[in-house]
Amino acid sequence: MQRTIFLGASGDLAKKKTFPALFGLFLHGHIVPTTRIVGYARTKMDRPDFLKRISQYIKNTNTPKVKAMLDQFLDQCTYVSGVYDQDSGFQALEHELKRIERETKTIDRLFYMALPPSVFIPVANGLKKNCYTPKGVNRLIVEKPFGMDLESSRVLSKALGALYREDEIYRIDHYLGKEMVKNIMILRFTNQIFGSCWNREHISNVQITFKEKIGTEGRGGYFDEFGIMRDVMQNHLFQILSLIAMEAPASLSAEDVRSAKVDVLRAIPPVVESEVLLGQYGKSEDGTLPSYLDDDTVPKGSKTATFAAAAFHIDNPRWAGVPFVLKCGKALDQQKVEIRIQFKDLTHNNLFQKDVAARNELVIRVQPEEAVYLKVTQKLPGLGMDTVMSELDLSYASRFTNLSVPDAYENLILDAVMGEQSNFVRSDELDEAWRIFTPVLHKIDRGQVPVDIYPYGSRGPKNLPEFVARFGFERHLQAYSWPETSQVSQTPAASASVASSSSDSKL
Ligand SMILES: NC(=O)C1=CN([C@@H]2O[C@H](COP(=O)(O)OP(=O)(O)OC[C@H]3O[C@@H](n4cnc5c(N)ncnc54)[C@H](OP(=O)(O)O)[C@@H]3O)[C@@H](O)[C@H]2O)C=CC1
Ligand SMILES: O=C1O[C@H](COP(=O)(O)O)[C@@H](O)[C@H](O)[C@H]1O
Repeated sequence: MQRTIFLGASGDLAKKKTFPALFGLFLHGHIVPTTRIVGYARTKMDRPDFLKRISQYIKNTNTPKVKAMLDQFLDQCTYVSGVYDQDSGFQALEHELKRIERETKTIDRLFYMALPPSVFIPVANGLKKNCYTPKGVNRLIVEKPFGMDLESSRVLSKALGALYREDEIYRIDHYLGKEMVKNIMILRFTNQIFGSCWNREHISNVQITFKEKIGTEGRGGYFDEFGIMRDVMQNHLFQILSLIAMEAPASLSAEDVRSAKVDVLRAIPPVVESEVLLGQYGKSEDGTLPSYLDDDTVPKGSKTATFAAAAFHIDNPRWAGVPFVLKCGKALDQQKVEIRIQFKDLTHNNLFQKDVAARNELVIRVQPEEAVYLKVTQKLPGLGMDTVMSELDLSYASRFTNLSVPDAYENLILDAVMGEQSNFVRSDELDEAWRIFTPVLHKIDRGQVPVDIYPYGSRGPKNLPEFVARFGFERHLQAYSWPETSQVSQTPAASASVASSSSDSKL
């Protein structure tokens, strides 16, 4: 693919994510010198202003070699200004593309719609009418949100489907480009030890958690219309759920992987209101951090949820009776995304009591500091038979030297360039996800689900511990400290369990 065209190139995503990702690909030799990148948006700016804007978030450019590479990369970028709903702008864009094609003798086109959803359809139309090349490959990357509910998502899918073939449409969910999310299939399907216990016989519950420390900070206008369930849970966390829960696909082809994901989604009934907990952040306890409603971009009196927890049930032989609890929130105490698979209690254990042999947990930490660790009970070193909870730990930073984890957008843009669709969302996948969420989202939109206020910087609504306990999640009774190594010498030797000061096993 030789040509990448960014629609919405003046925006936040373009400057913070997509252009830095493109430069990352260029730096590592994944973008060939004949590639040209064309930005398109309504904002009038000259080329130097555009280059300044798209390079401001590109980091680590202080060595002469990287600096020179950045100059070469920027040489390949140009900008066209035009509107989204009239042919004139797209004709100007086409003119620029033709000019480049004469110069580089290349024809394929990758369009990236980094735009608000209100203009997806007019832009897809304008591109098809004016900039679609009949001679080469055309691909269209569509950003989220793909609709507001089942009906609007179908309207969008139908409109796009009338213009582009499914193999030309790349619905991006950037979580599918994250290193640890890409690792899920490998962990599950290459390790006998996990494959054999990945089911209702052994697993009690699965928790998938997304926590951000910051609030909406000026993005409230966009966020308020959607709320956290649409912004994060229905897409990012649900993609993770699908990968954790699906059966092994017949092959690694895009169609087989996505079909396996659709199959598991089909077995999930719609989420019910009584299994949803919502919250909105208020001021921090000390009054220094603002509430959601203090954000000027948020409509006065908004009831939009900035925190949501919900339980999902998968009615199939592998997962019947195992709740999947998804939790996501802004303005919380920590920044982290993790998957926590909690195994069942030991059965028929006449040797050790439950409080000395706590449940195993497999934790896949997506961010920050990628890690996979398995919490296990072992003997506390010393005289006696005391136990301690410890972990079999694969922290990427300590295991891999010169660790360089590519950004999610680097992974996905490269996939789109290569025509690899496995990590993009297929329309039937989207349809199933909306089917599961839409009834409760409509109740939430009508104000029929209560929203608790939680303090900025806290762990979320006060009922959260009770909520997760309802679905079988158990806090470890034994002490556990992460990431510090266990301080064996500080543990009371006579006690079977170390005094509780856990920071890891919290909700
Ligand atoms: N920012 C982020 O971190 C993330 C964003 N996304 C998704 O990516 C897409 C783009 O996001 P982002 O860059 O933040 O969005 P922006 O609000 O920055 O919008 C991108 C560009 O679209 C144009 N635009 C803005 N509002 C309108 C409007 N009402 N009508 C027509 N054009 C408009 C503006 O360009 P101009 O006026 O110059 O034409 C703007 O620079 C969205 O779909 C978003 O959901 C997904 C994940 C993360
Ligand atoms: O899509 C979105 O994701 C970001 C979180 O992405 P991450 O890669 O930083 O984890 C979230 O902040 C934003 O609200 C949402 O629209």
